[in-house]
Amino acid sequence: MYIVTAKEMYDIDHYTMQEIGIDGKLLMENAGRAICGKMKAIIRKENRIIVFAGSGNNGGDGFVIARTLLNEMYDVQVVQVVPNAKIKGDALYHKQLFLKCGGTVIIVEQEPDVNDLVVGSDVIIDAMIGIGIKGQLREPLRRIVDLLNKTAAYTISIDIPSGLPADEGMHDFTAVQADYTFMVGLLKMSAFLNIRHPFMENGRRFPLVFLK
Ligand SMILES: NC(=O)C1=CN([C@@H]2O[C@H](COP(=O)(O)OP(=O)(O)OC[C@H]3O[C@@H](n4cnc5c(N)ncnc54)[C@H](O)[C@@H]3O)[C@@H](O)[C@H]2O)[C@H](O)CC1
Ligand SMILES: [K+]
Repeated sequence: MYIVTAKEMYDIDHYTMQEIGIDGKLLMENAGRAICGKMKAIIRKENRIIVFAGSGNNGGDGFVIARTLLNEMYDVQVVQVVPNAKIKGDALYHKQLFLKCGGTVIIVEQEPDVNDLVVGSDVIIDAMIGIGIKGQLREPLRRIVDLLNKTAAYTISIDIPSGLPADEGMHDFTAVQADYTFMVGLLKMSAFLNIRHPFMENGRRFPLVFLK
C-alpha cells in the first residue's frame, strides 16, 4: 500500500500526463466516473444531491461526478463556491460538459439561500478543495464548511475532506466532517495523521474508499 504526500501525488500525475501522455481531462473523467461507480452503493435515485464545487481540479472532479449522476437520472445540481472567472482549464471543460447536458450550476455569491439548499438536500458531495489546499481555508469556503458541518444530512468528500491539510505540519484548521471520503489515485497522507482524530468520533466517521 502506497501513501503519498501532496507533492508525490502531483509528481505522479505530472508523469502520467507528460511522460505517459494521458490527458488531464481524461484523468479527471476517470476519477469522477470511478467515484460514481462506488458511490451508487450509498446514494439513491430519490436523494436530492448537491455537489459543492471549488476552483481547482477537485472541483473538476465534482463536475464530472455531477454530469455522470445527472445522465443516470439522479436529482443533482452544483453549487459553485467561487465566481465563474476562477474556473479554468480541465475543470472548466468539465463544467461546460455538465451545463451542455442540462445541468444546473448555482453560483454561491449570487445565491442568498445556500442554507435552505443544504437543509433541503439529502446528500452533499464535497468537491471544494483537495490536495491543493494552502494554509487556513479562506472565505467563503470557511463559512460554507461550517454550514455543512452544522446542517448537512450526509456528506461525501472527494479525495480529501475540504480544509483538511494534505500533509503534516498544520494543526489548527477547519475542515468538512465527512461521513464518507473517496480518495483518488493513491492514499493521501492526510488520512493517517493525528490531525484527523478530532473528526473520527470513535473511529466511526470517515470511512474511506480508495480508487485507482
Ligand atoms: N490524483 C488524480 O488522479 C487526480 C486528482 N485530481 C483532483 O485534483 C485535486 C487537486 O487539484 P488542484 O487543482 O491542484 O487543487 P485543489 O482543487 O485541491 O485546490 C486548488 C484551488 O484551491 C484554492 N485554494 C488553495 N488554498 C486555499 C485556501 N486555504 N482557501 C481557499 N481556497 C484555497 C486555490 O486558489 C485553487 O484555486 C485532487 O485533490 C483531486 O481531487 C484531478 O482530477 C486529476 C486526477
Ligand atoms: K474535497
